[in-house]
Amino acid sequence: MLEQKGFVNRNKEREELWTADEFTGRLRNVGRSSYHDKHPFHIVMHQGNLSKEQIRGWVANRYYYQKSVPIKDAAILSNLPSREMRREWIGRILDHDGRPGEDGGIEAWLRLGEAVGLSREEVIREEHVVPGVRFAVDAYVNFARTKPWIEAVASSLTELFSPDLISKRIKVFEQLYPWIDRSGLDYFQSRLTQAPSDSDVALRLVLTHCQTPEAQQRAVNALRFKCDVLWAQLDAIEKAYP
Ligand SMILES: O=C(O)c1cc(C(=O)O)c2c(n1)C(=O)C(=O)c1cc(C(=O)O)[nH]c1-2
Repeated sequence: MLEQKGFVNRNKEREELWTADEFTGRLRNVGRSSYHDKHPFHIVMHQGNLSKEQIRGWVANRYYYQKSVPIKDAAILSNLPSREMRREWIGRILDHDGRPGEDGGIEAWLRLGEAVGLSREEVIREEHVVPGVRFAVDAYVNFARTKPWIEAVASSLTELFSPDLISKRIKVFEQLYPWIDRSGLDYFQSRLTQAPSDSDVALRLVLTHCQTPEAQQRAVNALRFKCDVLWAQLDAIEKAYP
């Protein structure tokens, strides 16, 4: 009887909207439980215990994520319903691909590759990219192409959590991996300003446009999905570089 009652409760549709604060709290909880800062590969990285091979493997594989992010954002852009929204979103593509006279994030990532001892060519040829990374990243791009735009926007909200991780990574690389040329860290520096402004825009859209309990839940689920994308990449990298 009790079990049955529990079952009924668990499956009861939520009737009330979360307030903006409650909703934001739910989204932040996803990061607290599932963001990739807690992945064992990052833990070992932060202890300074990754080998040169492992760092190189991570950089070469993460290139596939970096080059796919603007493609993902172009997919979202194509589904955004208003001119104002598209004007806000388009800068994300340029952050990665570069503006006239500016290199952009993908170029900065290639310089990180050089700083850890990889040639640009081997990174661009994707010769080290393992299947699990490819599948995870492709799933993210596919999600952005095929899901309602607001869910795709919600899936980008891992950027609420990335600045803490990236600022820690900058310190760790400087202090514990002195063999990495400092000039390679520019990419991470620029994310420290880009990510908070990206996530402000995305969070405002999600809070404004998810106006039913179901829509709010779908946004939380989209963010969980994205955490899985990031986690699965590190699982695959960890396995490839033991
Ligand atoms: O290094 C990281 O841990 C990390 C995490 C994330 C993230 O949380 O999604 C992004 C990035 N980096 C990043 O560099 C980046 O450009 C980026 C774009 C996005 C996105 O979903 O639109 N996430 C991230």
